Order: sequence, then C-alpha cells, then structure tokens
Amino acid sequence: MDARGPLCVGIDPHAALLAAWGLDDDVRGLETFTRTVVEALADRVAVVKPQSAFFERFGSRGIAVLETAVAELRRAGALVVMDAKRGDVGSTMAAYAETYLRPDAPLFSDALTVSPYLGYGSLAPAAELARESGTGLFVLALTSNPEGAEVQRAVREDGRSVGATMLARLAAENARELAAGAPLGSFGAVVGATLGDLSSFDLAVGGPLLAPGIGAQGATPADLPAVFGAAVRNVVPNVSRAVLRHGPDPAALRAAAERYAEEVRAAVAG
Ligand SMILES: O=C(O)c1cc(=O)[nH]c(=O)n1[C@@H]1O[C@H](COP(=O)(O)O)[C@@H](O)[C@H]1O
Repeated sequence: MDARGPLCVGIDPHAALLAAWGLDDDVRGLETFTRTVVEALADRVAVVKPQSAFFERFGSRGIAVLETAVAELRRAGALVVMDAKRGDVGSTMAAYAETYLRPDAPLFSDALTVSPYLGYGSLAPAAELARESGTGLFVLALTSNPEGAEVQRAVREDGRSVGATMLARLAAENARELAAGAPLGSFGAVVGATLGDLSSFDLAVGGPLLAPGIGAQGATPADLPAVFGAAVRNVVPNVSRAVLRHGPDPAALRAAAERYAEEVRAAVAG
C-alpha cells in the first residue's frame, strides 16, 4: 500500500455493469470485463478483491475466469483478497480454507473473507492454514449493510456486543505475530465505512481493517477518519462499483482508482 496507494478495488461484475460496458450477461462478457479490469489495474493497485458470487453465477466456466484473474493479479504484484465470505462448521471450514489458502489450489489467494457467525472458533482451521501458507483472513465484524446490526450489535450475557467480541478475538489472533515484531498481523476485520462513529468499539485488532462501503453504498474517503479514529492508519478501503462504472476504457478505470487512492491518502494524512 505504501508503494501502490491505499486502496482495494473490487471486481464485482454485476449484470448491470456488464450491460453498461456494452457486454452480454454471459461468460464471454464476464471474461472480457474481468480481463479489462485486471489489465488496467493489476500492476498499480495494492489490493484487488474479486467477489466470487459474480463468477459462481456462471458455473464452472465463471470459476475458470476467476482462476485466471487471481493468478494474473498475483503475478502482477497485486494482493488478492478473495471475497467468498465463507463460514461453516469447523470440519467443512477446513475444506473451504483449502480451496483458497492452500498454495497449490487453483484459486489460491492472499486472503479470504470469512464469516464468524457460526462462532469465531469455527474459523480455526482457516486460521491455522493461513498461518501455514502465509496468507490471511478478513473476518466480518461490523458489516456495511444496515441489516448487520441485528446480529453484530446484539449484546451478549457479558455485556459486550457480538461485533465487539469478534474484534477482541481478532486482536488475540494477531497477538502472536505482533509479539514477534510484525507491524500488523494476518487476521483482519471487515468494518464498513458506512457505519458512522465507531468510537464505542476497540478497532485496534492488530491487523488490517477492510472497509467496504465507499462509493455506491454512500461513504466517502473523507468519512474514514471520523469512522475509524486512530485505527484509520490500518484501513484498507474497498471501492467496487464506483471505480468499475468508469470502464470499459482502461485509462478511465486507472484514473478513477488513482483518484480514490489520492482521496484516501489525503483523508488519512489530514
Ligand atoms: O466483505 C466484503 O467485502 C463486504 C463486507 C461488507 O460489510 N460490505 C460489503 O459491501 N462487502 C463487499 O464489498 C463490495 C462493495 O461493493 P461496492 O458497494 O460496489 O463498492 C461488495 O463486493 C460486497 O460484497
């Protein structure tokens, strides 16, 4: 992020975006869309987050497009966060983890989004494999959507909210790496940029904070300091549609990503 700018661009090939780019809503359209984004951004954006659902929707041929994109992004030096939001009972979670975090897997990525809402402990096999393979997890803590509150802000018997508990679990997960001198641990939290003042939460999880919600969901880079406070230094803001809508011209995609990275840099510095 120091070298390339503080931004994660999402690859979310919505049917509406394919149409806006003059592409058909089929595998060929998906392939052209994805290749265009990868070629425009892979050598300059720090982090890219493909949203698996938009590829899964086309079955095995959609997944093949995703596999190619992940490999090319990584080859060009971008970090890939696979947004598949996996979460299941521990034994099944191990298989999900192998799908994305085992180095010889076709979809091997630098990190995976996971849901802890079957219990944080259910993620243990994924955390273990991430440690082994030098990859990371982004754990949904406080999501950007308004519906998330009914689960994440629910208060437990110990008086702490569920979301706060997930943040505390992440801090414990990262403690070992921090003690060994790492600047940040490999276990990040997903915290929406749309959520307003989060000062009642301890966001010092010792890992990166993936912050979706900028652009199409209404948040702006200028909101980041007020939302994240001192933790803003560790924020990786994600923008998907608000960059992608500038395609298919690669120069326009690059310019949009650069503008967002610049706005984030200014907001964080300011
Ligand atoms: O895990 C995520 O990335 C995620 C978590 C969350 O709380 N909210 C959220 O919008 N996302 C994802 O971030 C992206 C946001 O896309 P845009 O709203 O188009 O910028 C989508 O891929 C969402 O699935």
